[in-house]
Amino acid sequence: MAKKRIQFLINPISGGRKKKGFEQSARKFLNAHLYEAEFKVTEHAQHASDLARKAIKEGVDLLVAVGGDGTINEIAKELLHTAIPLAIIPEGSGNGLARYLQISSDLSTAINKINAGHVSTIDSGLVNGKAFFNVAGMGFDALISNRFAENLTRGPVGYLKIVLQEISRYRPQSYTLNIDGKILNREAFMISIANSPQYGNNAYIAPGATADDGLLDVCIIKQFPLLQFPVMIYHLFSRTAHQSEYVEIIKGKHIVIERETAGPVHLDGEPLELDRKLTIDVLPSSLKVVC
Ligand SMILES: Nc1ncnc2c1ncn2[C@@H]1O[C@H](COP(=O)(O)OP(=O)(O)OP(=O)(O)O)[C@@H](O)[C@H]1O
Repeated sequence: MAKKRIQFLINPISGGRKKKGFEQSARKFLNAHLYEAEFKVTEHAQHASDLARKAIKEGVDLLVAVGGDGTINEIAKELLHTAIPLAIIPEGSGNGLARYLQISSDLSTAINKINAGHVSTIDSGLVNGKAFFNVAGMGFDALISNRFAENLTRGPVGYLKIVLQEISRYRPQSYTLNIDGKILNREAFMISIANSPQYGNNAYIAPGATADDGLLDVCIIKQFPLLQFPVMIYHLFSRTAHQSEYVEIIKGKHIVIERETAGPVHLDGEPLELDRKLTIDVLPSSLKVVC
């Protein structure tokens, strides 16, 4: 049987680890009878997308994201609606999608999953035509992603530091949401759109979300008193966000959100600026993943 062509795309900054020696370690565990492997290191943001497009053109059979949700996003958006699966070696700060898919952060265990080669199909989402696979968001959520992207300290400590710096001065915004025809007007601290349940680090914003149900979970977080912040954190980590009086979660397929102004949004933790009006759609069964 011909060997499958597998390419590892390694993000050298994700999770704050350089990953020197990654190729050597991965080759130790990868089944060389099954796979002919190539390893590429990304040199800048969006480079993983460029490399993925090139590999697809050259007939790769499997692409591996070695990084976090941002790296996965860059590669997976190129794989949408193709028959080529994405595999993940969780090397990010939060690893939200990998955790949901139960991909171990132990390298030999994660590579053994690739050797086993079991493929599932998951949904993805589009915000104004741009893909996300884990969680997208606006409001406080997007502001924090913006600040986190500029930050040198990756990981939960760096994240928490920024949250604490910004939370007391943030003011909620007005939103009009149309979720599959149901209109809601809300003042919100933030709105997250979840394809899978957690941001990463086991912080569950949408405990009931599943990435293969053809639905997105719209999570509206209302302004809460600052004293309630520890309780909100408790809800996130105990998978009980839906039980908070400040959280409303509604499932939908086609969502239109009108904000006060154009501004920041994040897709899988990666910040960008989008229009005031956001049109969000689910793309059911659009990505194949090894898990
Ligand atoms: N060589 C590089 N130099 C600088 N940035 C890079 C490079 N290669 C990739 N990137 C960028 O690194 C960013 C962070 O990647 P990623 O999201 O995978 O890691 P993370 O934020 O640590 O993890 P997670 O998203 O799981 O919390 C992405 O925006 C990606 O575009």
